[in-house]
Formats: sequence, C-alpha cells, structure tokens
Amino acid sequence: MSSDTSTEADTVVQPRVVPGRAAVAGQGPATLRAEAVSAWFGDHKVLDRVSLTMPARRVTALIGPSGCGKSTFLRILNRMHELVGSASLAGRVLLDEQDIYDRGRRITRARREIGMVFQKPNPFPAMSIYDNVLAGLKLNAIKATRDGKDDLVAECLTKAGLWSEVKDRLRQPGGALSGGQQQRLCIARSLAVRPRVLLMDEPCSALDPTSTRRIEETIAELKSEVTIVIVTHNMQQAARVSDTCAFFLASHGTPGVIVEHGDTDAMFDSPQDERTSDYVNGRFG
Ligand SMILES: Nc1ncnc2c1ncn2[C@@H]1O[C@H](COP(=O)(O)OP(=O)(O)OP(=O)(O)O)[C@@H](O)[C@H]1O
Repeated sequence: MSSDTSTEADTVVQPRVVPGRAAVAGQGPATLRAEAVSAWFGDHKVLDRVSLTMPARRVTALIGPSGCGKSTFLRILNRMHELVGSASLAGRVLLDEQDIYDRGRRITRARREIGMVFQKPNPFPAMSIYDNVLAGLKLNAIKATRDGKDDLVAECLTKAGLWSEVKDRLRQPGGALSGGQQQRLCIARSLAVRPRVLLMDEPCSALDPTSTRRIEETIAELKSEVTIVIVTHNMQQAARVSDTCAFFLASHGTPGVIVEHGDTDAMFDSPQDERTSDYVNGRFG
C-alpha cells in the first residue's frame, strides 16, 4: 500500500482483509493465569505469591499505589522481567494452560503471543507509519507478500482506530504524528503479529483527555479479539474500560500482594476489603 492509493481524505476506507495472507496464524484471545508469582530485584522481594486469572476477551485492570509491583507483574506476564540483570521470579504464568516459562518454549514466542504497549508512545520516529506497523514482522522473522502487508497495515490501523487519520500519509514518519496517534500506531504495531494477549502499562498517562478517550474506545473495540491487561493509576479509567480488576498493595515495605480482585463494578461499588474501598474512593495512594 502506498500513501497515494486513497483520494478522498475524509472517507473512511475499510481495508480489504484477506485471511491467511498476512502470514501470521493467530489462535485468538487466550486466558492468562498467574499462579503464585513472586518476584525479586536482587534480594529485594517485590511481589509475593500473586495469583490472578485474566480471562480471554476481557479487559483486566491492575490498580494500586505507586511501587506495589503492578508493572513488575505485567512484565512477568510476557517474560520482560528477566531482561533486568538482577531480576528473578518464582511461580507460573499459563497462557491457555501452557506455561510460558517452560524450558522448551521460546522467549520470542511468549513476546509475540503476549504483546506490550508502554506508557510513553515509542514508534520508530524516522520510520514510515506503514513500516512501523510491520516492524514486528521482521523482528519475528514473519514473511508476508506485498499484498498481505498492505492488507495487514490497513487492518491493524483500523483496529487501532487510526486508519482514517493516516490512510493518505502512510509513507510519512511515525514521529510526525501526535502523541495520541503515536500510541495508537504502537497498538497497531503490536496487533500486527496477532498477539493473543495485549499488555498495556499506563498507556494514556502521557496523553491529553481527548487522546485518552480515543485509546479507551480502541480498547473497548479490541477486547473481542485480544485479551487485554492494563495498568492504570486512573480509577475512572479502570472503571470505564475494565471488566475485571485486581487491587495490588505493598504495605510498609512488604512485597506487593493482591488484596482483592473480581468484577470491576463490584470492586468499585461494594469492595470487600476496607483498603480497596479507601483506594478506589481516593482516600490514599
Ligand atoms: N529495574 C529495577 N531494579 C530494581 N528495583 C526495581 C526495578 N524496577 C522496579 N523496582 C522496584 O520494584 C518495586 C515495584 O516496582 P513497580 O514499578 O513494579 O511498581 P508499580 O506498582 O508499577 O509502580 P508505579 O505505579 O509507580 O509504576 C519498587 O520497589 C521498585 O523500586
């Protein structure tokens, strides 16, 4: 696809998606389950036996005060924690009952099946919008035909809610987009390798309210195709976007634990633990 293929800038062109041509065989959204996960940086234990099921086709929000281990937990879910030299962990992470830490399972597979969107949008700034979307294919040695790539770019930008804004300038650099558009480009890039789970670490914290709302709409649209786990400090956002919620807490220098988890409406309307009630009602944190 080239940037001159569309002529009417304000017409939303629905991409022609040809199943199978984009080379990647996704298996659809999966349930992710953490079992008794503990984590350390050196001898500093930061998570203690955290267990949580993140159901397929649902948005799970991880909430809790700063430093309670939410990001560490998220990074354990796609084997990024082990990139830190001093880091270690115990427990299991099951993707549809397959342990992603099994010896025979490649780390690259875990990262492909479980994508990550970071706090700060991180497109390759000098690379075109088109090539940014496809960047993960090269990293994962996934081959696609020219037509397959065109279809995949259109499909992923559409799913990320960015297609109508960029379809006429796909050859422009990713760095020329606004912050909110860059974040949606990063979501499109993550989707291109057909992840089964998408992890999002405070994806809106660097964005203005309008862009935040747009990302939240994108999350709602995506959840039928990919399981989503989102870390957020914004309680209104957790209430708006998530179906299930887990409240993390690390009190007085102890490692982080989950105090309460369950249906988001129930967690916000009738929390079982007083600490959850205090946190979701803004009384601390
Ligand atoms: N790379 C690292 N090396 C050493 N300690 C770390 C590292 N990353 C995080 N920690 C420590 O692990 C603990 C949990 O941090 P983490 O970032 O997971 O918490 P968080 O709940 O995501 O916090 P925030 O909401 O502020 O992002 C903290 O005590 C933090 O200082």
